[in-house]
Amino acid sequence: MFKVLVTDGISDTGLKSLFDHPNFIVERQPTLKFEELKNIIGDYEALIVRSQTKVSAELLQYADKLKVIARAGVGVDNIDVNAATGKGIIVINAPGANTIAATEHTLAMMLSMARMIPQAHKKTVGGEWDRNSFKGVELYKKTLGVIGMGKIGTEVAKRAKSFGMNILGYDPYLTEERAEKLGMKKASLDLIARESDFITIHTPLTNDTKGLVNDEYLSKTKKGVRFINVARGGIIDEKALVRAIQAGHVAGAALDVFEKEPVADPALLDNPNIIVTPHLGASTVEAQEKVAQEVSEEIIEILETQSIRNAVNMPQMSGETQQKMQPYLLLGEHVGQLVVQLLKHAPSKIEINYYGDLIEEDTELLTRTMIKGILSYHLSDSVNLINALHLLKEQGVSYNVQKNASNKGFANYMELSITKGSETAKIGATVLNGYGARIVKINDYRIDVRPESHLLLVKHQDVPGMIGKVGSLLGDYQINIGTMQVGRTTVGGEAIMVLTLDKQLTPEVIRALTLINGLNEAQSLELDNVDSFYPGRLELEKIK
Ligand SMILES: NC(=O)c1ccc[n+]([C@@H]2O[C@H](COP(=O)([O-])OP(=O)(O)OC[C@H]3O[C@@H](n4cnc5c(N)ncnc54)[C@H](O)[C@@H]3O)[C@@H](O)[C@H]2O)c1
Ligand SMILES: O=C(O)[C@H](O)COP(=O)(O)O
Repeated sequence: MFKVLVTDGISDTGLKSLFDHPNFIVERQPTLKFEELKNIIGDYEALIVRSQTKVSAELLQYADKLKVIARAGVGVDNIDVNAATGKGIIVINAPGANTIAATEHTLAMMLSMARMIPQAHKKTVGGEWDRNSFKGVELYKKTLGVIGMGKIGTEVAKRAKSFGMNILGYDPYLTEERAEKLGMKKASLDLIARESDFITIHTPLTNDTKGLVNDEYLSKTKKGVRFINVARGGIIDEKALVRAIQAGHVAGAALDVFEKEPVADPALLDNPNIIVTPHLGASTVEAQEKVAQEVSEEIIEILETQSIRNAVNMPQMSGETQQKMQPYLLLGEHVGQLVVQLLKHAPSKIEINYYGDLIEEDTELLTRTMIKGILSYHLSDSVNLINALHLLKEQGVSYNVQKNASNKGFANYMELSITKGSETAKIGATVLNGYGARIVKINDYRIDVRPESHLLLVKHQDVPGMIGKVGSLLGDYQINIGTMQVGRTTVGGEAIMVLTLDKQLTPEVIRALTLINGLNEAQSLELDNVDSFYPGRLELEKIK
C-alpha cells in the first residue's frame, strides 16, 4: 500500500484515480502547520501540494519514505527541488493543465483594470452611484507587450488579438516565424517598454527574471502604461512599481502574485490604481480538476510502474525517444555495475564516451543510468536516477562525457572508463540490432558477452588447456556454464576468459580457481535485476 498526503486545497474529483485505487491510501490535511507536517511526513510515499505548502529542505529531512512530491500546478518555487533531488525524491508538476485558467485570469485582470471594475464595484455596493470617476480605456488598437511567450503568454497573445490589439512578444525562444504565425511581432524588452500600453508578464521567477521590471525598466516605458502580473511575484519590483504609479508614469497594475504571499503591503493594497487578486490564476473548477487528475495518474504510474512523464528533476524525453533509448538505458546500468566491480574501488574520475548512432541522441539519461550503476555498488538503494549526479558531486567524483565522431566498428557504442589513482577499468558495450545488449570490451580485451546475472572473469596465461581446466573445476562444484568467451591482446601473453554462469560463485570456488596453474586472477562479477531488466520500461526500481 502507498500512502499519499494531500495538503492545500486540491480537487476531490481530480484525485478520483487515487481514491479509487486499491493500492493507495489518500489522506487530506489541508491546514497543517510546519511542525504538524514535520511530525507526519515520514509516513507517506507521496505528497501532493499547491503553492501554499512550503516543502523545505528541513521538512524533507523527516520524509524518510517519500518518493514523489507532486505539484498540482506549474510553479515549483515552494519546493526545495535541490533538497528533493539530493534525497532521490521525484518532483513532478502538471505543466499546461492550468494554462487556460491563468490565461483567462490575465485577460480578466487586464479588462478589469482598463475599466476599473473592482473600484467601481466597491463604490456601487457601498451605496454610491458614481458615473464620473470610472472612465476607462479601451484595448482596441492598443499595444500589448507579452514578456514570456510560453504556454500562457502565447494563449494570452492569441486572445488579445481578438480584441484588436497589436501584440509584441519577448522570449528567448520566440522565433520570427512563430511570431508571424501568431500574427504578432517578436520584440526586444526595450521595444516592449517603448511601445506598449499594456505589459503582461508570463515568465517563471528565475535569477534572470527577478526584478526584471525595476526602476530602470520602468523609466523606459511609455507614460500611461499598465502592467499585469499573473506569473510570479518578484518579477516586478513592487516598490519600483508603486513609485512609478505615484509619479503618474504608470497608470495602473493588476496583480495576482506578490513578492510575499499573502500580500499585506498597504502601498499595494490601498492604491486606487492597483487591483489585486489572491493568486487566483489557476483557480477554476476545470483547472483544479485537471492538475489534480494529472498528478494523481502520474503518482500511480511512478509508484506502480516506475515510469515518469513530467519530472522537474529528471531529463525529459519524448515517448518515442524513450522507446528508442530503452535498450541502452538498461545496458548502461549494467555497464556501470560491471566497471566498478572491475576497478574494485570507488572511482575518483569517470569518463563516458559515446559513438555511432548514440552521438545523435539525447544521452543525459543514459549517462545517469551508468553513474547510478557505479554508485549503487557502494551506496546501494540510496542511489537512483534522480540523485545520481548529485551524489557523485557530493562524493567529489568528477565526470566527463564525450560524443565522438570516430568509428568504433559498431553502429552504436558506449565506453565507460573509471579511475582511482593509477588504476583504471573500462567497459565497452553496444546494442546489436536483432541480438540485443552486448559487452564488447573489458579493459583492452575485445569480447562478446550478453549481460547475465552471474559472470566470472578470469585473467590467465595464453597457453593451451586453460579453458578445459576452468571448465572442469566449475563442473566439480556443480556450476553450470552458460557461455564462455576468450580475449587476448597478444598471442602467448595475458588473456581473459568471461563466463556466464547459472549461479553465483562462492569465495571457495574463487580460491580453488586461483590455484590453477597459469591462472592469474579469478573475479566473480554480479549484475542486478538482469531478468526484470530487459523486458521494457524505464528502470527505476530503486525509487519503489
Ligand atoms: N497566477 C497563477 O495562478 C499561475 C497559474 C499558472 C502559471 N503561473 C505562472 O505563470 C508563468 C508562466 O507559466 P507557463 O505555463 O506559460 O510557463 P512556460 O514554461 O510555458 O513559459 C515560460 C516562458 O518564459 C520564458 N522565459 C524564461 N525566462 C525569460 C526571460 N528572462 N525573458 C523572457 N521570457 C523568459 C521561457 O522561455 C518560456 O517560454 C510561470 O511563472 C507559472 O508559474 C501562474
Ligand atoms: O504555478 C502555478 O500553477 C500557479 O501559480 C497556481 O498556483 P496554485 O495551485 O497555488 O493556485
